[in-house]
Amino acid sequence: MIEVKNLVKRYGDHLAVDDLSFTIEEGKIYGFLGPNGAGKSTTMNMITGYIASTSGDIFIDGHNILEEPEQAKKCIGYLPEQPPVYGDMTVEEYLKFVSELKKIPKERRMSDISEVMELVKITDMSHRLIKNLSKGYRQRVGLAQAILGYPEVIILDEPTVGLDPKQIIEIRDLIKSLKEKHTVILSSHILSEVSAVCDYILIISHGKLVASDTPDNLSQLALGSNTLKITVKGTKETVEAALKEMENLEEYQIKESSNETDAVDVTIKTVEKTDVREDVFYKMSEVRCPILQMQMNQVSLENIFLELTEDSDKEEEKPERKSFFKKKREGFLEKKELEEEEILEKGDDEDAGSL
Ligand SMILES: Nc1ncnc2c1ncn2[C@@H]1O[C@H](COP(=O)(O)OP(=O)(O)OP(=O)(O)O)[C@@H](O)[C@H]1O
Repeated sequence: MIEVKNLVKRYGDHLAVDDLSFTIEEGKIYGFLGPNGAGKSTTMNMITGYIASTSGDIFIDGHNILEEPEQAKKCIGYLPEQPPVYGDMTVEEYLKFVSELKKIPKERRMSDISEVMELVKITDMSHRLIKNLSKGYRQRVGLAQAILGYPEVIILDEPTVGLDPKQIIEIRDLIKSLKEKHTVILSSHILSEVSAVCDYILIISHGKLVASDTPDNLSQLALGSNTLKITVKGTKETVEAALKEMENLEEYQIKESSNETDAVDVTIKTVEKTDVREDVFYKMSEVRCPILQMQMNQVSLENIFLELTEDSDKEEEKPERKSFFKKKREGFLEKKELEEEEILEKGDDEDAGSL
């Protein structure tokens, strides 16, 4: 549906978007996640044709946004960070104005407007001046103008910024309901927002794509660095012998317990994507060493996001402290490079074949 290839945007000396490539498939909700200044709005503005790229290509349903802007833009409804609404118009007047701009056939305009107002639940406000609406309702009007004409792709830049918790839930539900008929891309710097509504997450930092996967797979990534802490009644030797017989333990440390007598504190690092709590329970019971305490330190999606988007300067300062996720990120980028090389090679082979 959307293909972004090697997209670059420079503002003078500042590189805001740095060689971004990704594909958006039909009928899913994509979350564009990154801290402030990561380049989300700049990318969205390029996809929607608001600003030109420095280099790279964007294809919307096969149409290049710069070469065939009209056909490409027809497929997109856009809600920028600041909703483009006019305070002195009523909701209905404004939506009529937008429907004219979008060249919706005259005979369909009023029925489309009524439908969209119904969808975003602003029918009761249709004769109110936009300037007298609350921020939440104004956002709904912005959403209505993006949906009007039923474009295939709807792009929403920080759609819930500045809304209260109730309005946030309502707008999120609305976004989820759009998936039935549209492909949705939304940008946010709030991880919980993106993981609550999106099927796929693209994380960007300093204008670069640092990870892209389903929320579940990103959470699985977090599982990789789980550590389990247990306090067990028994001797170091017995516990160690029992742990040696177990699978899926990457490493463990055993020391005399600081809180309990005749007991040891054990820190276990597990193999990626495994949860060994039950196995540990049964093993310790087998060797008659009762577990007095067990605690799993699970790394959250939040941690992954923070690590992946952390200032890259700091990373260079302390290369020896390169974390699990940074290694994962490098793995992800290497894999992407390999895939790109394979595609290029395949292309070369096909070209050679056609000669
Ligand atoms: N018109 C502009 N001229 C110069 N620099 C710009 C311009 N627009 C954006 N930038 C810079 O480009 C970088 C990316 O900005 P962008 O607005 O795309 O980030 P963002 O991820 O959307 O952040 P936010 O969530 O704060 O809007 C930032 O460093 C910003 O200061």
